[in-house]
Amino acid sequence: MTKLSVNINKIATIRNARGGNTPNVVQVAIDCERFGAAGITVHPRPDERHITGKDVVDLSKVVTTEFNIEGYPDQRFMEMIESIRPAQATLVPDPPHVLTSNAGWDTKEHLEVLQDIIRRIKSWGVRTSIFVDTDLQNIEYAIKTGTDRIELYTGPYAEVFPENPEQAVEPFVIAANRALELGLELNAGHDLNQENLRFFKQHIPQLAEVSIGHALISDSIYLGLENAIQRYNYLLRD
Ligand SMILES: CC(=O)[C@@H](O)[C@H](O)COP(=O)(O)O
Ligand SMILES: NCC(=O)COP(=O)(O)O
Repeated sequence: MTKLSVNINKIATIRNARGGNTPNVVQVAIDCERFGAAGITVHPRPDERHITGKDVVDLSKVVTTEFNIEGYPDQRFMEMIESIRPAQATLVPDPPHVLTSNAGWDTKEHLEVLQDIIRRIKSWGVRTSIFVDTDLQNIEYAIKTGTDRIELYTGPYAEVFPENPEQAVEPFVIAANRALELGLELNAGHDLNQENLRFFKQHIPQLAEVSIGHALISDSIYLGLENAIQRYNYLLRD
């Protein structure tokens, strides 16, 4: 079964737009779980454009499914992970002011740094995942980092899918099969949506987790949050 982890960054984006506490990020997380989310994902960026450090602390007290914290493993992030000890930490090579995540790790170039960071995070009892693209060298070196999982960066898949679904998914199937051969567990995320998710799941049925935020929260404007989560869970059915 593939777990749906709802990324609630964009709930915090709306809240921050007016400076109050509406929508209430903590209550939305509680409701997402009640509606069927198997996890809550946040990406507390250094500029706090959406999820803040306080949100992370507040959410850690209420999330009862799997709490997944994403981010670049700088000192701030590592102190957060050590303090909160979420179910999973997902390492993303984002520069501080990037508009959104747009690349995976060069796991060969950053092997030693990732090995040390992953060793520390795992010593805190936290599962690790690292954000990677489908380049097979990155997959091969990912296992050398000691990470539990990789998260396939699906932005390129979403970009090509509308024109050519088979062409879009092919590199991901190859990369996923290699990762599984190496003993890595598979997550996936970025720009997955109602149109492209089922095809991806059908071609990579061994996915442990997908984290979806932007499209799901946008869909909830029309569908409602409960219907949106139920729709995405239906698309992930085995
Ligand atoms: C790592 C990734 O692809 C997303 O989880 C990321 O959290 C999106 O960040 P924004 O919500 O800031 O676009
Ligand atoms: N790791 C991907 C994620 O958490 C959500 O990405 P998106 O659905 O907001 O593009």
